[in-house]
Amino acid sequence: MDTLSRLEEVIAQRRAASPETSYVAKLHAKGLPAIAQKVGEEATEVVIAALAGEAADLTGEAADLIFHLLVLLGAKDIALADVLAELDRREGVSGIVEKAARTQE
Ligand SMILES: N=c1c2ncn([C@@H]3O[C@H](COP(=O)(O)OP(=O)(O)OP(=O)(O)O)[C@@H](O)[C@H]3O)c2ncn1[C@@H]1O[C@H](COP(=O)(O)O)[C@@H](O)[C@H]1O
Repeated sequence: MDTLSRLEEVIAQRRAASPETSYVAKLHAKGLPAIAQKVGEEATEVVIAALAGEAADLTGEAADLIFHLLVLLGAKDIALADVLAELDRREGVSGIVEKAARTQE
């Protein structure tokens, strides 16, 4: 199992934990708006790190963003597999467009 899938599973398990011992449970106890707001904050921190930080800052902020996005997806009952399938679908679409462009050359 890959890293993101493992993290998705851990997040799903930790939702039922005590908010006192689990950050995931603490976020869920605050509700969907707080989880969504957290994704927005982490995205802003990614932008700041990309424009004004070191590479290590961006790595850390990107990890925070991906983690919080997985928490948000879980809260909305959207599986990571669905997001990956959408990316695969787009790859397929862009492959078809590229192929069509090549045959017109
Ligand atoms: N990957 C992460 C992860 N990344 C970031 N964070 C937490 O996200 C928070 C973000 O930090 P911030 O400074 O932005 O926020 P904060 O001030 O600490 O908290 P709030 O403002 O949101 O209250 C920190 O508390 C980090 O510990 C994470 N917390 C948990 N995980 C994973 O989730 C698993 C389950 O965690 P628990 O639910 O705590 O058991 C862990 O085993 C990890 O694998």
